[in-house]
Amino acid sequence: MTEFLQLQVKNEDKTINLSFNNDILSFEKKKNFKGTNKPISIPARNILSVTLNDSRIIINALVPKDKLKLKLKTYSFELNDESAAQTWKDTVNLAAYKDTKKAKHLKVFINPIGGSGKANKIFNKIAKPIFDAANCTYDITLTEHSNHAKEIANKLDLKPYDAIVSASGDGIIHEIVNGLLSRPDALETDIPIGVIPAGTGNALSICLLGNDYGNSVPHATLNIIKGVPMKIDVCSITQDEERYFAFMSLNYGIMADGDISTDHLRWMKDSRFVLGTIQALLENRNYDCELAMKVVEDNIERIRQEYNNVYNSSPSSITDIQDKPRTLVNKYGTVNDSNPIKEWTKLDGDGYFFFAGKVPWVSKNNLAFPFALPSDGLLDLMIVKRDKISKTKVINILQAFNDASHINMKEVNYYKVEAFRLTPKNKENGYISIDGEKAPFKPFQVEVLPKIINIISVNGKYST
Ligand SMILES: Nc1ncnc2c1ncn2[C@@H]1O[C@H](COP(=O)(O)OP(=O)(O)OP(=O)(O)O)[C@@H](O)[C@H]1O
Repeated sequence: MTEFLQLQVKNEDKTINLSFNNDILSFEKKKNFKGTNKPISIPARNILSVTLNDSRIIINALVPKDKLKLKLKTYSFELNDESAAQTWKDTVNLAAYKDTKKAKHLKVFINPIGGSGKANKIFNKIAKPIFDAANCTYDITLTEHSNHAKEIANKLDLKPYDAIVSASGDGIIHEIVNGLLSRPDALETDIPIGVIPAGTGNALSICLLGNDYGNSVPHATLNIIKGVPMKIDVCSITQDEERYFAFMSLNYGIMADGDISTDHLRWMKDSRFVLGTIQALLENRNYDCELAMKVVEDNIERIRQEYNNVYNSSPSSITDIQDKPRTLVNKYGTVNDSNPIKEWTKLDGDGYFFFAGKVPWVSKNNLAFPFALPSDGLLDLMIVKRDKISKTKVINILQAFNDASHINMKEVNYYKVEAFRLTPKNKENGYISIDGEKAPFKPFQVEVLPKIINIISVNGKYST
Protein backbone atom coordinates (compact mmCIF):
# COMPACT_ATOMS: atom_id res chain seq x y z
CA MET A 1 0.00 0.00 0.00
CA THR A 2 1.26 3.45 -0.78
CA GLU A 3 1.51 6.20 1.78
CA PHE A 4 -0.54 9.33 1.33
CA LEU A 5 0.92 11.19 -1.66
CA GLN A 6 -0.51 14.43 -2.95
CA LEU A 7 0.13 16.42 -6.13
CA GLN A 8 -1.11 19.92 -6.83
CA VAL A 9 -2.26 20.46 -10.42
CA LYS A 10 -4.40 22.95 -12.29
CA ASN A 11 -7.79 22.08 -13.68
CA GLU A 12 -9.10 24.93 -15.82
CA ASP A 13 -7.14 27.53 -13.81
CA LYS A 14 -8.28 26.15 -10.45
CA THR A 15 -5.74 24.37 -8.28
CA ILE A 16 -6.82 20.88 -7.22
CA ASN A 17 -5.13 18.05 -5.33
CA LEU A 18 -4.56 14.61 -6.81
CA SER A 19 -4.32 12.30 -3.80
CA PHE A 20 -2.99 8.78 -3.82
CA ASN A 21 -3.62 6.97 -0.59
CA ASN A 22 -3.98 3.25 0.22
CA ASP A 23 -3.88 2.46 -3.49
CA ILE A 24 -6.79 4.78 -4.28
CA LEU A 25 -6.45 7.82 -6.51
CA SER A 26 -8.94 10.57 -5.64
CA PHE A 27 -9.61 14.13 -6.67
CA GLU A 28 -12.47 16.54 -7.20
CA LYS A 29 -13.35 17.31 -10.78
CA LYS A 30 -15.41 20.29 -11.88
CA LYS A 31 -18.70 18.76 -12.91
CA ASN A 32 -20.16 21.49 -15.09
CA PHE A 33 -19.75 25.15 -15.95
CA LYS A 34 -21.77 26.13 -12.87
CA GLY A 35 -18.80 24.89 -10.87
CA THR A 36 -20.16 22.07 -8.71
CA ASN A 37 -17.49 19.48 -7.92
CA LYS A 38 -17.70 15.76 -8.38
CA PRO A 39 -15.47 13.48 -6.27
CA ILE A 40 -13.64 10.89 -8.35
CA SER A 41 -12.12 7.82 -6.76
CA ILE A 42 -10.17 5.20 -8.74
CA PRO A 43 -8.54 2.05 -7.34
CA ALA A 44 -4.95 1.45 -8.51
CA ARG A 45 -6.06 -1.72 -10.29
CA ASN A 46 -8.26 0.38 -12.60
CA ILE A 47 -5.48 2.83 -13.51
CA LEU A 48 -4.15 1.98 -16.97
CA SER A 49 -1.43 4.63 -17.32
CA VAL A 50 -0.16 7.89 -15.92
CA THR A 51 2.06 9.92 -18.26
CA LEU A 52 3.61 13.39 -18.37
CA ASN A 53 3.42 15.30 -21.61
CA ASP A 54 3.89 18.96 -22.46
CA SER A 55 3.58 20.20 -18.86
CA ARG A 56 0.47 18.12 -18.34
CA ILE A 57 -0.28 14.92 -16.44
CA ILE A 58 -2.54 12.45 -18.22
CA ILE A 59 -4.36 9.68 -16.37
CA ASN A 60 -6.08 6.86 -18.24
CA ALA A 61 -8.36 4.69 -16.12
CA LEU A 62 -11.44 2.51 -16.11
CA VAL A 63 -13.92 4.24 -13.86
CA PRO A 64 -16.98 2.51 -12.38
CA LYS A 65 -20.19 3.68 -13.99
CA ASP A 66 -23.46 2.41 -12.53
CA LYS A 67 -23.09 -0.75 -10.52
CA LEU A 68 -21.82 -3.19 -13.10
CA LYS A 69 -20.11 -1.07 -15.75
CA LEU A 70 -16.67 0.37 -16.30
CA LYS A 71 -16.00 3.36 -18.57
CA LEU A 72 -12.66 4.36 -20.10
CA LYS A 73 -11.80 7.93 -19.02
CA THR A 74 -8.85 10.20 -19.71
CA TYR A 75 -8.10 13.02 -17.24
CA SER A 76 -5.60 15.69 -18.15
CA PHE A 77 -4.31 18.42 -15.80
CA GLU A 78 -1.80 21.22 -16.06
CA LEU A 79 1.31 20.76 -13.91
CA ASN A 80 2.52 23.14 -11.20
CA ASP A 81 5.71 21.30 -10.33
CA GLU A 82 7.25 18.92 -12.89
CA SER A 83 9.66 17.16 -10.57
CA ALA A 84 6.98 16.49 -7.93
CA ALA A 85 4.77 15.21 -10.75
CA GLN A 86 7.51 12.80 -11.86
CA THR A 87 7.69 11.21 -8.39
CA TRP A 88 3.89 11.08 -8.10
CA LYS A 89 3.53 9.51 -11.55
CA ASP A 90 6.19 6.83 -10.87
CA THR A 91 4.60 5.91 -7.53
CA VAL A 92 1.11 5.59 -9.00
CA ASN A 93 2.32 3.57 -12.00
CA LEU A 94 4.23 1.24 -9.70
CA ALA A 95 1.14 0.65 -7.56
CA ALA A 96 -1.05 0.26 -10.66
CA TYR A 97 1.18 -2.54 -11.98
CA LYS A 98 2.41 -4.10 -8.75
CA ASP A 99 1.21 -7.62 -9.65
CA THR A 100 1.95 -7.69 -13.34
CA LYS A 101 4.05 -6.49 -16.25
CA LYS A 102 3.23 -3.11 -17.79
CA ALA A 103 2.53 -2.62 -21.51
CA LYS A 104 2.05 -6.22 -22.54
CA HIS A 105 2.51 -7.43 -26.11
CA LEU A 106 -0.41 -9.63 -27.13
CA LYS A 107 -1.30 -12.08 -29.87
CA VAL A 108 -5.02 -11.55 -30.48
CA PHE A 109 -7.39 -13.89 -32.30
CA ILE A 110 -10.73 -12.41 -33.36
CA ASN A 111 -13.36 -14.73 -34.80
CA PRO A 112 -15.36 -12.56 -37.22
CA ILE A 113 -18.36 -14.90 -37.01
CA GLY A 114 -18.17 -15.09 -33.19
CA GLY A 115 -20.97 -13.53 -31.16
CA SER A 116 -23.37 -13.48 -34.14
CA GLY A 117 -20.76 -11.59 -36.18
CA LYS A 118 -20.06 -8.86 -33.60
CA ALA A 119 -16.68 -9.99 -32.20
CA ASN A 120 -14.55 -7.75 -34.43
CA LYS A 121 -16.64 -4.67 -33.65
CA ILE A 122 -16.64 -5.50 -29.92
CA PHE A 123 -12.85 -5.80 -29.92
CA ASN A 124 -12.22 -2.62 -31.90
CA LYS A 125 -14.78 -0.41 -30.17
CA ILE A 126 -14.38 -1.53 -26.56
CA ALA A 127 -11.27 -3.64 -25.91
CA LYS A 128 -8.75 -1.95 -28.24
CA PRO A 129 -9.05 1.59 -26.77
CA ILE A 130 -8.49 0.12 -23.29
CA PHE A 131 -5.40 -1.83 -24.42
CA ASP A 132 -4.13 1.34 -26.16
CA ALA A 133 -4.65 3.41 -23.01
CA ALA A 134 -2.57 0.82 -21.11
CA ASN A 135 0.17 1.02 -23.78
CA CYS A 136 -0.34 -2.62 -24.73
CA THR A 137 0.57 -3.64 -28.26
CA TYR A 138 -0.85 -6.50 -30.27
CA ASP A 139 -0.77 -8.55 -33.46
CA ILE A 140 -4.28 -9.38 -34.58
CA THR A 141 -5.42 -12.36 -36.63
CA LEU A 142 -8.99 -12.45 -37.89
CA THR A 143 -9.67 -16.17 -38.06
CA GLU A 144 -10.56 -17.24 -41.59
CA HIS A 145 -11.91 -20.72 -40.96
CA SER A 146 -12.54 -23.27 -38.28
CA ASN A 147 -9.25 -24.42 -36.64
CA HIS A 148 -7.33 -21.38 -37.93
CA ALA A 149 -6.51 -20.23 -34.37
CA LYS A 150 -5.38 -23.79 -33.54
CA GLU A 151 -3.06 -23.94 -36.57
CA ILE A 152 -1.45 -20.61 -35.69
CA ALA A 153 -1.14 -21.33 -31.94
CA ASN A 154 0.54 -24.59 -32.92
CA LYS A 155 3.35 -22.93 -34.90
CA LEU A 156 3.59 -19.40 -33.57
CA ASP A 157 6.88 -18.07 -32.19
CA LEU A 158 5.62 -17.28 -28.68
CA LYS A 159 8.71 -15.44 -27.45
CA PRO A 160 7.57 -11.92 -28.39
CA TYR A 161 4.22 -12.27 -26.61
CA ASP A 162 3.13 -11.89 -23.01
CA ALA A 163 -0.26 -13.50 -23.63
CA ILE A 164 -2.55 -14.95 -26.29
CA VAL A 165 -5.96 -13.30 -26.33
CA SER A 166 -9.19 -14.73 -27.70
CA ALA A 167 -11.92 -12.30 -28.77
CA SER A 168 -14.82 -14.66 -29.41
CA GLY A 169 -16.58 -17.41 -27.48
CA ASP A 170 -15.27 -20.58 -25.89
CA GLY A 171 -14.66 -22.21 -29.30
CA ILE A 172 -11.59 -20.11 -30.07
CA ILE A 173 -10.16 -20.76 -26.59
CA HIS A 174 -10.64 -24.49 -27.23
CA GLU A 175 -8.66 -24.09 -30.47
CA ILE A 176 -5.86 -22.11 -28.80
CA VAL A 177 -5.56 -24.72 -26.02
CA ASN A 178 -5.40 -27.54 -28.59
CA GLY A 179 -2.91 -25.64 -30.76
CA LEU A 180 -0.60 -24.99 -27.79
CA LEU A 181 -0.81 -28.51 -26.40
CA SER A 182 0.00 -30.19 -29.73
CA ARG A 183 3.26 -28.27 -30.09
CA PRO A 184 6.47 -30.27 -29.70
CA ASP A 185 7.50 -27.74 -27.01
CA ALA A 186 4.06 -27.77 -25.31
CA LEU A 187 5.47 -28.36 -21.83
CA GLU A 188 8.12 -25.68 -22.09
CA THR A 189 5.67 -22.96 -23.04
CA ASP A 190 3.77 -21.28 -20.29
CA ILE A 191 2.08 -18.45 -22.15
CA PRO A 192 -1.15 -17.30 -20.47
CA ILE A 193 -4.44 -17.07 -22.34
CA GLY A 194 -6.62 -13.99 -21.92
CA VAL A 195 -10.32 -13.94 -22.68
CA ILE A 196 -12.45 -11.18 -24.24
CA PRO A 197 -16.10 -12.31 -24.10
CA ALA A 198 -17.23 -11.63 -27.66
CA GLY A 199 -19.02 -14.90 -28.46
CA THR A 200 -22.48 -16.27 -27.84
CA GLY A 201 -21.16 -18.67 -25.20
CA ASN A 202 -18.60 -17.03 -22.88
CA ALA A 203 -18.46 -19.61 -20.08
CA LEU A 204 -14.77 -19.23 -19.26
CA SER A 205 -15.11 -15.47 -18.98
CA ILE A 206 -18.07 -15.90 -16.62
CA CYS A 207 -16.02 -18.30 -14.49
CA LEU A 208 -13.14 -15.82 -14.34
CA LEU A 209 -15.11 -12.63 -13.71
CA GLY A 210 -18.34 -13.93 -12.16
CA ASN A 211 -21.88 -14.16 -13.46
CA ASP A 212 -22.46 -10.39 -13.25
CA TYR A 213 -19.28 -9.27 -15.01
CA GLY A 214 -18.44 -12.26 -17.24
CA ASN A 215 -19.91 -10.67 -20.36
CA SER A 216 -18.43 -7.24 -19.66
CA VAL A 217 -15.69 -6.49 -22.19
CA PRO A 218 -14.11 -3.64 -20.12
CA HIS A 219 -13.82 -5.93 -17.05
CA ALA A 220 -12.33 -8.71 -19.20
CA THR A 221 -9.85 -6.35 -20.90
CA LEU A 222 -8.80 -4.95 -17.53
CA ASN A 223 -8.30 -8.51 -16.31
CA ILE A 224 -5.94 -9.24 -19.22
CA ILE A 225 -3.97 -6.08 -18.42
CA LYS A 226 -3.88 -6.55 -14.64
CA GLY A 227 -4.73 -10.20 -13.91
CA VAL A 228 -2.51 -12.99 -12.66
CA PRO A 229 -1.84 -16.28 -14.46
CA MET A 230 -3.65 -19.27 -12.99
CA LYS A 231 -2.64 -22.83 -13.86
CA ILE A 232 -5.67 -24.87 -14.85
CA ASP A 233 -6.21 -28.55 -15.50
CA VAL A 234 -6.97 -29.76 -19.00
CA CYS A 235 -8.94 -32.84 -20.07
CA SER A 236 -7.16 -35.24 -22.39
CA ILE A 237 -9.65 -37.02 -24.65
CA THR A 238 -9.13 -40.02 -26.87
CA GLN A 239 -11.61 -40.99 -29.58
CA ASP A 240 -10.76 -43.58 -32.25
CA GLU A 241 -7.07 -42.90 -32.91
CA GLU A 242 -7.43 -39.18 -32.21
CA ARG A 243 -6.32 -37.34 -29.10
CA TYR A 244 -7.33 -33.80 -28.23
CA PHE A 245 -7.91 -31.51 -25.27
CA ALA A 246 -10.76 -29.71 -23.53
CA PHE A 247 -10.69 -27.08 -20.79
CA MET A 248 -14.38 -26.78 -20.03
CA SER A 249 -16.95 -29.52 -20.53
CA LEU A 250 -17.90 -32.88 -22.00
CA ASN A 251 -21.54 -33.37 -22.64
CA TYR A 252 -23.85 -36.15 -23.79
CA GLY A 253 -27.64 -36.08 -23.39
CA ILE A 254 -30.36 -33.49 -23.79
CA MET A 255 -28.09 -30.48 -23.18
CA ALA A 256 -25.58 -31.53 -25.83
CA ASP A 257 -28.52 -31.98 -28.22
CA GLY A 258 -29.88 -28.58 -27.24
CA ASP A 259 -26.54 -26.95 -28.04
CA ILE A 260 -25.29 -28.73 -31.14
CA SER A 261 -28.60 -29.47 -32.91
CA THR A 262 -29.46 -25.75 -32.89
CA ASP A 263 -26.20 -24.51 -34.39
CA HIS A 264 -28.16 -23.16 -37.39
CA LEU A 265 -30.18 -20.96 -35.00
CA ARG A 266 -27.21 -18.89 -33.76
CA TRP A 267 -29.17 -15.69 -34.37
CA MET A 268 -31.37 -16.68 -31.40
CA LYS A 269 -28.35 -16.31 -29.06
CA ASP A 270 -28.78 -18.09 -25.68
CA SER A 271 -32.45 -18.93 -26.32
CA ARG A 272 -31.44 -21.55 -28.87
CA PHE A 273 -30.08 -23.78 -26.05
CA VAL A 274 -33.43 -23.67 -24.24
CA LEU A 275 -35.39 -24.37 -27.43
CA GLY A 276 -33.08 -27.22 -28.46
CA THR A 277 -33.11 -28.84 -25.02
CA ILE A 278 -36.92 -28.76 -24.76
CA GLN A 279 -37.20 -30.13 -28.29
CA ALA A 280 -34.84 -33.00 -27.40
CA LEU A 281 -36.89 -33.70 -24.27
CA LEU A 282 -40.22 -33.72 -26.10
CA GLU A 283 -38.90 -35.98 -28.86
CA ASN A 284 -37.95 -38.59 -26.24
CA ARG A 285 -34.49 -38.99 -27.72
CA ASN A 286 -32.52 -41.94 -26.51
CA TYR A 287 -29.20 -41.53 -24.70
CA ASP A 288 -28.45 -45.15 -23.89
CA CYS A 289 -24.79 -45.56 -23.06
CA GLU A 290 -22.18 -47.40 -21.06
CA LEU A 291 -20.20 -45.35 -18.62
CA ALA A 292 -17.07 -46.41 -16.74
CA MET A 293 -15.71 -43.90 -14.23
CA LYS A 294 -12.68 -43.64 -11.97
CA VAL A 295 -14.57 -42.15 -9.04
CA VAL A 296 -12.71 -40.25 -6.33
CA GLU A 297 -15.75 -39.04 -4.38
CA ASP A 298 -19.49 -39.65 -4.78
CA ASN A 299 -20.78 -38.14 -1.56
CA ILE A 300 -22.09 -34.63 -2.19
CA GLU A 301 -21.59 -33.55 1.44
CA ARG A 302 -17.94 -34.58 1.38
CA ILE A 303 -17.50 -32.87 -2.00
CA ARG A 304 -19.01 -29.69 -0.55
CA GLN A 305 -16.71 -29.93 2.48
CA GLU A 306 -13.58 -30.39 0.34
CA TYR A 307 -14.59 -27.46 -1.82
CA ASN A 308 -15.05 -25.25 1.25
CA ASN A 309 -11.65 -26.38 2.51
CA VAL A 310 -10.00 -25.18 -0.68
CA TYR A 311 -11.70 -21.82 -0.49
CA ASN A 312 -10.60 -21.55 3.14
CA SER A 313 -7.12 -22.60 2.01
CA SER A 314 -6.78 -25.74 4.11
CA PRO A 315 -5.00 -28.57 2.35
CA SER A 316 -7.10 -31.64 1.68
CA SER A 317 -6.76 -35.05 0.14
CA ILE A 318 -8.89 -34.35 -2.93
CA THR A 319 -7.52 -30.98 -3.78
CA ASP A 320 -3.92 -30.98 -2.72
CA ILE A 321 -2.38 -31.56 -6.12
CA GLN A 322 1.35 -31.32 -5.65
CA ASP A 323 3.33 -29.27 -8.09
CA LYS A 324 4.60 -32.31 -9.97
CA PRO A 325 6.25 -31.79 -13.34
CA ARG A 326 3.56 -31.16 -15.95
CA THR A 327 2.85 -34.12 -18.17
CA LEU A 328 0.78 -34.77 -21.25
CA VAL A 329 1.02 -38.55 -20.86
CA ASN A 330 -2.33 -40.27 -20.31
CA LYS A 331 -2.19 -42.24 -17.08
CA TYR A 332 -5.18 -44.37 -18.13
CA GLY A 333 -4.26 -45.04 -21.74
CA THR A 334 -6.79 -44.53 -24.49
CA VAL A 335 -10.36 -45.41 -25.37
CA ASN A 336 -9.00 -48.46 -27.22
CA ASP A 337 -7.34 -50.05 -24.15
CA SER A 338 -9.41 -52.61 -22.27
CA ASN A 339 -7.34 -52.73 -19.07
CA PRO A 340 -7.71 -49.35 -17.38
CA ILE A 341 -11.48 -49.47 -16.96
CA LYS A 342 -11.61 -52.95 -15.42
CA GLU A 343 -11.67 -51.61 -11.87
CA TRP A 344 -13.78 -48.54 -12.58
CA THR A 345 -17.41 -47.99 -11.50
CA LYS A 346 -19.77 -48.97 -14.34
CA LEU A 347 -23.18 -47.53 -15.19
CA ASP A 348 -25.31 -48.85 -17.96
CA GLY A 349 -28.55 -47.54 -19.42
CA ASP A 350 -30.44 -44.48 -20.51
CA GLY A 351 -30.36 -41.03 -18.93
CA TYR A 352 -30.95 -37.35 -19.57
CA PHE A 353 -27.62 -35.87 -18.51
CA PHE A 354 -24.10 -37.22 -18.77
CA PHE A 355 -22.39 -33.92 -18.22
CA ALA A 356 -18.83 -33.36 -17.01
CA GLY A 357 -17.33 -29.98 -16.21
CA LYS A 358 -13.92 -28.55 -15.38
CA VAL A 359 -15.48 -25.10 -14.81
CA PRO A 360 -18.35 -23.97 -12.53
CA TRP A 361 -20.43 -21.83 -14.92
CA VAL A 362 -21.37 -23.40 -18.26
CA SER A 363 -23.14 -20.23 -19.45
CA LYS A 364 -24.66 -17.09 -17.93
CA ASN A 365 -26.91 -17.99 -14.98
CA ASN A 366 -26.00 -21.68 -15.27
CA LEU A 367 -23.86 -22.79 -12.34
CA ALA A 368 -23.91 -26.45 -13.30
CA PHE A 369 -20.74 -27.46 -11.39
CA PRO A 370 -20.57 -25.33 -8.22
CA PHE A 371 -17.71 -27.46 -6.84
CA ALA A 372 -15.52 -27.45 -9.97
CA LEU A 373 -12.01 -26.23 -9.21
CA PRO A 374 -9.39 -25.00 -11.67
CA SER A 375 -6.67 -27.40 -10.56
CA ASP A 376 -7.90 -30.24 -8.33
CA GLY A 377 -6.95 -32.78 -11.01
CA LEU A 378 -10.60 -33.91 -11.18
CA LEU A 379 -13.70 -33.53 -13.30
CA ASP A 380 -17.13 -32.90 -11.80
CA LEU A 381 -19.55 -35.36 -13.37
CA MET A 382 -23.32 -35.04 -13.21
CA ILE A 383 -25.57 -37.90 -14.19
CA VAL A 384 -29.36 -37.95 -14.27
CA LYS A 385 -30.74 -41.38 -15.16
CA ARG A 386 -33.99 -41.82 -17.02
CA ASP A 387 -35.70 -44.19 -14.53
CA LYS A 388 -38.89 -42.81 -13.06
CA ILE A 389 -38.14 -39.18 -13.82
CA SER A 390 -40.83 -36.95 -15.27
CA LYS A 391 -40.06 -34.42 -18.01
CA THR A 392 -41.18 -31.66 -15.63
CA LYS A 393 -38.50 -32.80 -13.17
CA VAL A 394 -35.88 -32.60 -15.92
CA ILE A 395 -36.94 -29.01 -16.59
CA ASN A 396 -36.78 -28.31 -12.83
CA ILE A 397 -33.21 -29.59 -12.79
CA LEU A 398 -32.24 -27.32 -15.68
CA GLN A 399 -33.87 -24.32 -13.98
CA ALA A 400 -32.06 -25.16 -10.74
CA PHE A 401 -28.68 -24.55 -12.45
CA ASN A 402 -29.54 -20.91 -11.84
CA ASP A 403 -28.67 -21.15 -8.14
CA ALA A 404 -26.96 -24.57 -8.24
CA SER A 405 -29.77 -26.08 -6.14
CA HIS A 406 -29.88 -29.11 -8.50
CA ILE A 407 -27.05 -30.65 -6.49
CA ASN A 408 -29.50 -31.18 -3.61
CA MET A 409 -32.01 -33.07 -5.78
CA LYS A 410 -32.04 -36.82 -5.26
CA GLU A 411 -32.28 -37.46 -9.01
CA VAL A 412 -28.94 -35.72 -9.62
CA ASN A 413 -25.84 -37.86 -9.08
CA TYR A 414 -22.74 -35.69 -8.67
CA TYR A 415 -19.26 -37.22 -8.68
CA LYS A 416 -15.66 -36.13 -8.58
CA VAL A 417 -13.83 -38.36 -11.06
CA GLU A 418 -10.30 -38.63 -12.35
CA ALA A 419 -11.33 -40.17 -15.64
CA PHE A 420 -14.27 -41.78 -17.45
CA ARG A 421 -15.16 -43.58 -20.66
CA LEU A 422 -18.51 -43.06 -22.36
CA THR A 423 -19.74 -45.43 -25.05
CA PRO A 424 -23.04 -44.40 -26.69
CA LYS A 425 -25.21 -47.43 -27.43
CA ASN A 426 -27.95 -45.85 -29.51
CA LYS A 427 -27.70 -46.64 -33.19
CA GLU A 428 -28.98 -43.40 -34.64
CA ASN A 429 -26.54 -40.51 -34.83
CA GLY A 430 -26.56 -38.34 -31.75
CA TYR A 431 -24.54 -35.46 -30.37
CA ILE A 432 -21.50 -35.26 -28.16
CA SER A 433 -20.39 -31.77 -27.29
CA ILE A 434 -16.88 -31.06 -26.05
CA ASP A 435 -16.18 -27.49 -24.89
CA GLY A 436 -19.46 -26.62 -26.62
CA GLU A 437 -18.15 -27.83 -29.98
CA LYS A 438 -19.53 -30.81 -31.89
CA ALA A 439 -17.36 -33.92 -31.45
CA PRO A 440 -17.61 -37.18 -33.44
CA PHE A 441 -20.46 -39.41 -32.21
CA LYS A 442 -18.17 -42.20 -31.04
CA PRO A 443 -16.97 -43.64 -27.72
CA PHE A 444 -14.51 -41.41 -25.91
CA GLN A 445 -12.30 -41.63 -22.86
CA VAL A 446 -11.24 -38.62 -20.85
CA GLU A 447 -8.79 -38.04 -18.02
CA VAL A 448 -7.64 -34.91 -16.28
CA LEU A 449 -4.09 -33.65 -16.70
CA PRO A 450 -3.35 -31.35 -13.75
CA LYS A 451 -2.15 -27.77 -14.12
CA ILE A 452 -1.37 -27.70 -17.81
CA ILE A 453 -2.47 -24.32 -19.18
CA ASN A 454 -2.23 -20.76 -17.86
CA ILE A 455 -5.30 -18.54 -17.92
CA ILE A 456 -5.26 -14.89 -16.86
CA SER A 457 -7.44 -14.66 -13.75
CA VAL A 458 -8.45 -11.94 -11.31
CA ASN A 459 -7.16 -13.68 -8.19
CA GLY A 460 -6.19 -17.26 -9.06
CA LYS A 461 -9.71 -18.64 -8.50
CA TYR A 462 -12.91 -19.19 -10.40
CA SER A 463 -15.93 -17.22 -9.26
CA THR A 464 -18.92 -19.19 -7.96
N1 LIG B 1 -13.81 -17.29 -40.28
C1 LIG B 1 -14.51 -18.30 -39.77
N2 LIG B 1 -15.55 -18.84 -40.45
C2 LIG B 1 -16.28 -19.85 -39.93
N3 LIG B 1 -16.08 -20.39 -38.71
C3 LIG B 1 -15.07 -19.88 -37.99
C4 LIG B 1 -14.24 -18.81 -38.46
N4 LIG B 1 -13.33 -18.52 -37.51
C5 LIG B 1 -13.58 -19.38 -36.47
N5 LIG B 1 -14.61 -20.19 -36.75
C6 LIG B 1 -15.27 -21.19 -35.88
O1 LIG B 1 -16.35 -20.55 -35.21
C7 LIG B 1 -16.78 -21.40 -34.15
C8 LIG B 1 -17.45 -20.62 -33.03
O2 LIG B 1 -16.50 -19.89 -32.34
P1 LIG B 1 -16.73 -19.40 -30.84
O3 LIG B 1 -17.23 -20.52 -30.00
O4 LIG B 1 -15.48 -18.77 -30.38
O5 LIG B 1 -17.83 -18.27 -31.02
P2 LIG B 1 -19.30 -18.18 -30.43
O6 LIG B 1 -19.97 -17.04 -31.06
O7 LIG B 1 -19.29 -18.12 -28.95
O8 LIG B 1 -19.92 -19.50 -30.82
P3 LIG B 1 -20.63 -20.57 -29.89
O9 LIG B 1 -22.05 -20.27 -30.04
O10 LIG B 1 -20.13 -21.86 -30.48
O11 LIG B 1 -20.14 -20.40 -28.48
C9 LIG B 1 -15.53 -22.16 -33.74
O12 LIG B 1 -15.80 -23.53 -33.89
C10 LIG B 1 -14.46 -21.72 -34.74
O13 LIG B 1 -13.68 -22.81 -35.19
